[in-house]
Amino acid sequence: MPERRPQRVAKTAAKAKLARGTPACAPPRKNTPIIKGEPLAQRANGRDKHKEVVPEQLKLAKKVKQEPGQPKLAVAAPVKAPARGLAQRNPAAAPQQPVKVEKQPMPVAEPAEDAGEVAEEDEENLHPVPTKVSVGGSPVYVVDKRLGKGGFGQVYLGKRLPRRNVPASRASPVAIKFEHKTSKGCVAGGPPYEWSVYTSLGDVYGVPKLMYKGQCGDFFVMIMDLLGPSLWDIWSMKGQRINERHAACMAVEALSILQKIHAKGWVHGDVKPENFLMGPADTDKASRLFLVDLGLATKWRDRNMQHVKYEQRPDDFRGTVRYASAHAHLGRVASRRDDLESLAYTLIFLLEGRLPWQGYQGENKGLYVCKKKMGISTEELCAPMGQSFREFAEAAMSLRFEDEPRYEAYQALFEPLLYGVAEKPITLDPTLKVGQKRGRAQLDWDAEGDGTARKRLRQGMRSQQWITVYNKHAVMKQRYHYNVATARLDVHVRKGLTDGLQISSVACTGDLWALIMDAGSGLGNQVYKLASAQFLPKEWIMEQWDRGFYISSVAGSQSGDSLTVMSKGTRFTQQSYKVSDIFPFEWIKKKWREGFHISAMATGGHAGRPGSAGGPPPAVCNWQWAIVMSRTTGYADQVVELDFAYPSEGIHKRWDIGYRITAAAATPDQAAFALSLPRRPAALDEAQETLRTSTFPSSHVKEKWDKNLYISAVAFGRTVP
Ligand SMILES: Nc1ncnc2c1ncn2[C@@H]1O[C@H](COP(=O)(O)OP(=O)(O)OP(=O)(O)O)[C@@H](O)[C@H]1O
Repeated sequence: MPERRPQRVAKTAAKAKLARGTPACAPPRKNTPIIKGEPLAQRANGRDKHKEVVPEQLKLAKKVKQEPGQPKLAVAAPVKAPARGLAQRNPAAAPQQPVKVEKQPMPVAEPAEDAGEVAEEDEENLHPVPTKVSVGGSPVYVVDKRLGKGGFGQVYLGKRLPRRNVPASRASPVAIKFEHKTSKGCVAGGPPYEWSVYTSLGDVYGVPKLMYKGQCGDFFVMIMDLLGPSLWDIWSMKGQRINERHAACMAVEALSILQKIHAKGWVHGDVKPENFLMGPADTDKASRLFLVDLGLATKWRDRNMQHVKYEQRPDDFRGTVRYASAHAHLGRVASRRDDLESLAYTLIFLLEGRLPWQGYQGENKGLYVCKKKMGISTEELCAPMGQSFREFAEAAMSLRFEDEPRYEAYQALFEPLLYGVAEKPITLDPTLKVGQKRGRAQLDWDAEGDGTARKRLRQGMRSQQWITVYNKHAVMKQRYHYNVATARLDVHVRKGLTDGLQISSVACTGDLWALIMDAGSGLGNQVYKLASAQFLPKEWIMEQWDRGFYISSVAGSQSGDSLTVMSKGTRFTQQSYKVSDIFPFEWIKKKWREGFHISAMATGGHAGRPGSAGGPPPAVCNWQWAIVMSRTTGYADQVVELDFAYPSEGIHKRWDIGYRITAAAATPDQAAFALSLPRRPAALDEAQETLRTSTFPSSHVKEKWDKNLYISAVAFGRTVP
């Protein structure tokens, strides 16, 4: 079912112009790959499907035969309207390049795969810390044994230097965190970023108090409340598992602490068992819980008390791989939901002793971990655990970017485990009523503000569907063909060209092609190449660049063949492309800086690799991405939405501020969309819609045509059912 209506509909002068001025030139034969095909009349018996729109008022042509087997519409979601992508030469069929982790301008946690363990080789690289310190007006502390070490700093026990009238035993010991000026946490050799977070936060319940800070030699030093063992230590001591009651206490108290940190406008950003510390042993705080390490904290609310803006930089990961939220893996700006998702993983780890994505290695580890996190349902993830933990995990993972978590409702989920327990292993926030008999609370954790049921976002189900994008356009002729075997593609193309149509989009499912041709692309002569086991045909593309053609659309098959369409009459003045095993965001950013924008995208299987046709099910890296970027596309700005689940929340956020989908591609695991902001503000009024359908949306296309919405992009791949 269905589609949502276009939000805005407006014709623009530019679109009208495109619709009028469509040349109908066939591609030069000698550059057109020779493909033997049947005459058009035979198509009815073939398995390829096609359809064209013939606006009544234009009376351009008759409808081509409609094939049987109407599509089943699985889902439909709306979006807005783009402009067209175009560009020049400079092929860069560069080798595969992994997405890198960027560390600027904030520090990035070096994800310790096995938390709580200090790598031996790191030890010798540690700078020796001073034996005594006094900073920021503090007394002199003797630096005693090391309490812990993280990716940024080392924490030591500090004992007050004995004074004449005060025995050392009477002075409370402290924790001293040393961060060398060359540490990743120090911004350009200056004080650690964490200092600014502590200053902004002030005193917060459950966060150790920072007493003094200052510089001592090459070290930045923080003197703070001394705390006790971490939850990781406790988990380790208890045979690598803690019981549900203990975990429930921890959950309730952690939620209290996070609520208070969030209330100050901050997201912690690195919630994990090693960062939850108990109070110091043998003190009245021994059973209290604290959250340390603010080095990755970020603001979710700005100075004007507005939520920070949504943003995705797919290669910008911050956090610890094992516990990071899926959104953090995808490079989305952190918000409160991310701390809660990490808390859910922390609880599952403490209860179960491991998380399903532990053990992944290699340069694409983050990608695999994220894929696993997105692909597993909360039922499966929390199968051996009580309902409280599953419900909490589900609530945390269903939160949207700006949602305010319902901390109390989540805490109430754990009530059944805490009711009647006199001696709790963790002292709970005295302002809370959890664990006191008040019955199962009226939980609204799974309801929207208006009381309707909240949509579950991680259902562990995945599917592959057609993703079609429709743009508003002046009435024009459009034709589509799908399930086209390679041998028959040429027939359709030639016929279309003869009828004055140009190829505007191509796609592939399995090894069958989809072809969209219309009279509104504004393109001139076209050539295309079907390259067997080549993704993309570099030499041919370079030849065409020399002849003044630019890539206008591209598609790849599961077995590694590619279909590249190059056109004259584009607006492009320069063009470049890259083929990569993973989404090449690093390269895209570089090209953005050079003034290029994505003008076409495709995915294709690796010829001959497992996962190609006939092989085992494809994994992330058995697919390749081809990204084409061009100069002078007419876009003022461009962003990318990459997700393991489509529809992605980010598309709607971008759409709301004027971006429109201008290119789409998908593998069985991921869907990527380029969203562009047209240079001409008038274009913002153009409507755009998207559809997800399990079969090619033949009947829906006709409905769209009736509303003057025409296919502008098509892809087949990862969606959620
Ligand atoms: N106030 C404290 N009292 C006692 N031990 C502490 C205290 N603060 C930190 N520690 C110990 O030192 C370890 C490292 O501290 P912290 O996490 O602040 O360092 P980091 O370098 O920022 O770590 P990460 O790599 O996790 O970002 C903690 O895991 C904990 O074991």
